[in-house]
Amino acid sequence: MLFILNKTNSIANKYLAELRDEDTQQDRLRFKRNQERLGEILAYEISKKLPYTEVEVQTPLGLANVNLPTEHPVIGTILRAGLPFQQGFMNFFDQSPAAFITAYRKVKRSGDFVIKIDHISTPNLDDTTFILCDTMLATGQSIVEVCKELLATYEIKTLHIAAVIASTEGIEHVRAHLPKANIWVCAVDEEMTTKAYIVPGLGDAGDLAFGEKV
Ligand SMILES: O=P(O)(O)OC[C@H]1O[C@H](OP(=O)(O)OP(=O)(O)O)[C@H](O)[C@@H]1O
Ligand SMILES: O=c1cc[nH]c(=O)[nH]1
Repeated sequence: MLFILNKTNSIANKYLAELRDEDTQQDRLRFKRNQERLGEILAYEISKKLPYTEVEVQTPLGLANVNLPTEHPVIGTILRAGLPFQQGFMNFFDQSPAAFITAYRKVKRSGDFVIKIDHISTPNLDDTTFILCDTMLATGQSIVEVCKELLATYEIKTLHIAAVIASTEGIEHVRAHLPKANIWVCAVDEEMTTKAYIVPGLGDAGDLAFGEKV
């Protein structure tokens, strides 16, 4: 399934507009906080798909029946751009374990690139609901390579992929290689530059949040 947040008008459009705006995005605090807010909103949407069970809660005046999720999804991200977005998920799934993956684009002489995974730090993902969140889903190669690596080791029960901005091509790439994954994005853009940056996108998410890499 593919869920696109901005298909429905909501206050989330404002956070997304500020992320894209070349002036507003210079405020690093707001840039990170807006990603966090969108992470919170997508976490809320994904929470509707978790399994629930009815429990009784003792209030000072009696018993209340509430449906509670029966599990804490594991929240993973790819360093470093995805960190603020992941924080949003962690704010809502406040008891969830987290996974961190270091991956980068290794550019070849031809200009093409391959994804190199340096390090994976994760709890056991067997029989879990795993949410992999990354701010940008451009070619989709980072997400696909990371998921392939994790799926080779763990029997993940349910896989969710979440991004702030995705390209049409990136979504197709994820669908082709991870057909069972549920995809949750805030917006989909049609184009990419020759260096695989999303257009109009928002620019370089990692640099805007954390500063230019040397
Ligand atoms: O879909 P893809 O084409 O694989 O590209 C997406 C990747 O690009 C961004 O990271 P970036 O390369 O900007 O690195 P950074 O997080 O270290 O800044 C983003 O956070 C993804 O990890
Ligand atoms: O548009 C893009 C693509 C990859 N990484 C980014 O930060 N932005």
